Amino acid sequence: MLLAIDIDNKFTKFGIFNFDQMLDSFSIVTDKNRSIEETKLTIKLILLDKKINLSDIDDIIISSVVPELSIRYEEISQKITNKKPILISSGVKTGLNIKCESPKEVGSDRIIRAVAASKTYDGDIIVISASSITTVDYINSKKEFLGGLILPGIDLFEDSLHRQSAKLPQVEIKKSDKFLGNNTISSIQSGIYYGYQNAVLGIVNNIVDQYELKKSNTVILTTGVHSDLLINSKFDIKKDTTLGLNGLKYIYELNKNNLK
Ligand SMILES: Nc1ncnc2c1ncn2[C@@H]1O[C@H](COP(=O)(O)OP(=O)(O)O)[C@@H](O)[C@H]1O
Ligand SMILES: CC(C)(COP(=O)(O)O)[C@@H](O)C(=O)NCCC(=O)O
Repeated sequence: MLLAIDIDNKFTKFGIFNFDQMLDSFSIVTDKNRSIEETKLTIKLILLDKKINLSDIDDIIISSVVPELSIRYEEISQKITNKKPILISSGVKTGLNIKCESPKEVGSDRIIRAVAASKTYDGDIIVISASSITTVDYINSKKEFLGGLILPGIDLFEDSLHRQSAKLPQVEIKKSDKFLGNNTISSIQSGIYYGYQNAVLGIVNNIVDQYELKKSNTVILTTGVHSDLLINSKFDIKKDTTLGLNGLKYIYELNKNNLK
């Protein structure tokens, strides 16, 4: 079996694949303070709960945007499979042409999502990751990753208001029914919800306009905890929470023969 690990800033996602099928997935909070043994035990216990033994794992592939954790997870992988894992880095084949000034600088989480998206869909693709840090990337019909935008997620909007003011409380992030708030809490909730949604959908709109994308030939995908806040009648946005893990699976297929 293959264990795919997607280490992002807030959550680390795991997917267990048996050939092409994802058998199960789970996530843990990304925590730089956890030791190697603790992390390995956590993975072992969660897998056992899913009736999977660590010894069933033959190969591991990792994407990490947290450099301190890459080394630790490489070590954990070596302990589990007795071989080096595939770590998404510049020498790894992705099947995607990354048209950026310095391709190795692009977050591997953005790459794996783009790989899954372009493997699943033809035409022009916009991939949104609606996490604490939000990214919007554009992949054209020639499978070229043309770059994207990085902006604060809705929880950073919310947190910055609270931190930078004396009187603004922390609020629950949720869809607002009313546009104009009539008290402090509902005003903040409306501000961050409509502000975030308009920012992201505005960016999508700008990409569509600038690259003259046709609706019939364009797929817009979203992943990440805040995806539901973006579902709106203006665009047909498809939610796909498995993009990152599936991207890792595709990249594994392209690179598995190079495993030592
Ligand atoms: N409290 C939690 N503990 C563990 N996993 C969570 C929790 N909340 C959400 N997740 C998982 O994390 C995924 C979302 O992560 P994402 O928004 O991509 O985060 P990141 O900021 O790390 O990119 C969710 O789809 C869910 O599976
Ligand atoms: C933009 C990101 C912080 C998003 O991280 P995430 O929210 O998925 O944890 C990550 O992709 C990253 O560290 N990128 C490096 C810079 C770049 O992509 O150009």
